[in-house]
Amino acid sequence: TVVTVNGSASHITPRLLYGQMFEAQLFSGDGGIYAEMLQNRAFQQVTSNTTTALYAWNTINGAGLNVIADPLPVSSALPNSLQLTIPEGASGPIGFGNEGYYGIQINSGWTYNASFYYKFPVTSSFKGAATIALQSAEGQVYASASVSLIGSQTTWSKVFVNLRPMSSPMSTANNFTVTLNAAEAAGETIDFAMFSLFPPTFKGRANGLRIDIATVRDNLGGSVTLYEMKPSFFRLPGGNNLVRISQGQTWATRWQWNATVGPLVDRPGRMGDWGYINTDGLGFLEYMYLCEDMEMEPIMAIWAGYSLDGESLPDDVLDPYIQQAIDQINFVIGDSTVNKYAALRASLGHPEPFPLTYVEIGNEDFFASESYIYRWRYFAGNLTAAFPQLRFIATTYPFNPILDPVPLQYDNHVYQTAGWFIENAFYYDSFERNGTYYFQGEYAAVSLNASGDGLMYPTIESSIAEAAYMTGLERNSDIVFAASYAPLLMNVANYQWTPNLVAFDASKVYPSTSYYVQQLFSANRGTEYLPSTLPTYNGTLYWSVTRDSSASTVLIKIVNADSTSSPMTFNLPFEVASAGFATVLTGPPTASNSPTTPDAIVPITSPITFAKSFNFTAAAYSVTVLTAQIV
Ligand SMILES: O=S(=O)(O)O[C@H]1C[C@H](O)[C@@H](O)[C@@H]1CO
Repeated sequence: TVVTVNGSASHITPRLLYGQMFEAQLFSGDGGIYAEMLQNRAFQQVTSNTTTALYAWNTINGAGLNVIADPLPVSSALPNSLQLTIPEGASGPIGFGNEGYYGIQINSGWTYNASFYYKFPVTSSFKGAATIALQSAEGQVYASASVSLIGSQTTWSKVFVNLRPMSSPMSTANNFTVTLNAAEAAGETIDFAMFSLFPPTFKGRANGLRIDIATVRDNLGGSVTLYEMKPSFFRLPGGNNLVRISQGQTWATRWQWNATVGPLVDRPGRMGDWGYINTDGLGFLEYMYLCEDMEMEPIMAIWAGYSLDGESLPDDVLDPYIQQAIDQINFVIGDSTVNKYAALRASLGHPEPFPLTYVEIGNEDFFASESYIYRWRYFAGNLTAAFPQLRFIATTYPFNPILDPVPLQYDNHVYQTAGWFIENAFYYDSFERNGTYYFQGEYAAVSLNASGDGLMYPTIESSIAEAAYMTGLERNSDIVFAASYAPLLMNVANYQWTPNLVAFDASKVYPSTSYYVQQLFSANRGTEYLPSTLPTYNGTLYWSVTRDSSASTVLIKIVNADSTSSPMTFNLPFEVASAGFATVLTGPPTASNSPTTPDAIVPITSPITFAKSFNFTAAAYSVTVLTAQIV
């Protein structure tokens, strides 16, 4: 195959071309990138006096343990407390433990910050020590500290301890425990609320992110942070978790930005639409800090009056929801000297606005196109008037139905077979250039054939198919302004969707082959697209050539979906230095990175020789990035 490259760029690479789609699903937030280690830490949204209310908690040495509806709750947002009753006649440590999110990593290099609130429901003469510990499921103690609990404390008192493990067990089958001396505390009843256990966080931010997920080790053992995938945007808060209202629930249980900001004790949490309770500890401001810390811009969605269980708000009751969206946007970009919600942002520590260009109106409203005709008109109409500098993204199919005002951006989602992505590498080539821009907000090869089962993890075959499609996104990035694989993160212990880009468990992270494809494309996107000989439609060999005009480099991405290697000749329009690099991701088509084969397939970089016209053989089943210095 001979590829002739044109020296004049057809278009610049859009600023936000590659990014990440995020929503609270698959325990990607709670139990994932949000660093809180204790599951069910505040008994949010559970029914008191039930055993299910105690999920993730366990009793130690026969203590009585019950979630109560506290007559004096720690806050109106957290009505439940954990009530501990110490029986008479017991001896030794007695109390309770939390098993974390399917495990707790104990690392002797870390200082853990633990805290909880306690009170005595009835005053008591008790004054004794509670031991806070990190211990194995078998009871081996790795770290402990003690606090004194005082029986006269009948109002809530918050206690903090630091925990420094003496060693690092391999296993994550560990517990966070609170115990008292059974003889000393016999007959006592003590209430607890709002527990928390934090490890060190990404960039040290309070209430922040799990470092080893925000930082994904690369194949050289270094640490390539997610943001060095160079993801330029972060889509939040969903996805279905924005719009779906779990069966039998009302509008009031939708995700609401204002219920997720402010002190953690004031956040009620909600039943997310992926079957588990969201603490909303990773709240709206935390999302903005995540973007800031990883140098990404939010592509932020607002709820637009539709719930996936099929209901749409009628057109005469939208005003309070439009106002809530206006307030949500002002929280991000408003002037804190004039706007109340921008002032709230300032009071929480961020007086400056966050960057924001794109706001998505709903999610996948092709499920409710009819009502979207008026919902879009009212939401986009009012929000455009309030924020003329922002760009609003519609979520129905492009131009179906016709919407007013005419959307300038649409969000396309596609979950398809690997074959579909190969066949559709030219998907956007035929789109009319009429001033409309496209966000490929969610895409992934989810199976290898239409009748086949879904993939658990991406495979080389599925990731290569995505790469072929992505060469088309680059060729058409004059109208494709952003693209993100979805979903981003998955806790291997509890997930509701596969495949996903990066899997993890309580102590390790497993970047998939598709993660490396995203990283290769995003970190080597260039600043302008150089047209070249077009690949064969529905063939097995695809490429994309870009130039980084600041670094003065040429970047050539090559995708070979064939089972045999493919010799190629590139004719460049300029001289290049002879010493360049090839980074190759390749392997057997069925190979995956997974917890059992964590680094089966990683990109390998090696030097190659370039010239104005040079030959390169694309390995079978490979994605390659060639980089050369233009001279
Ligand atoms: O069942 S789907 O509609 O395909 O769900 C998909 C689309 C939705 O935006 C996202 O939340 C989910 C996958 O992450």
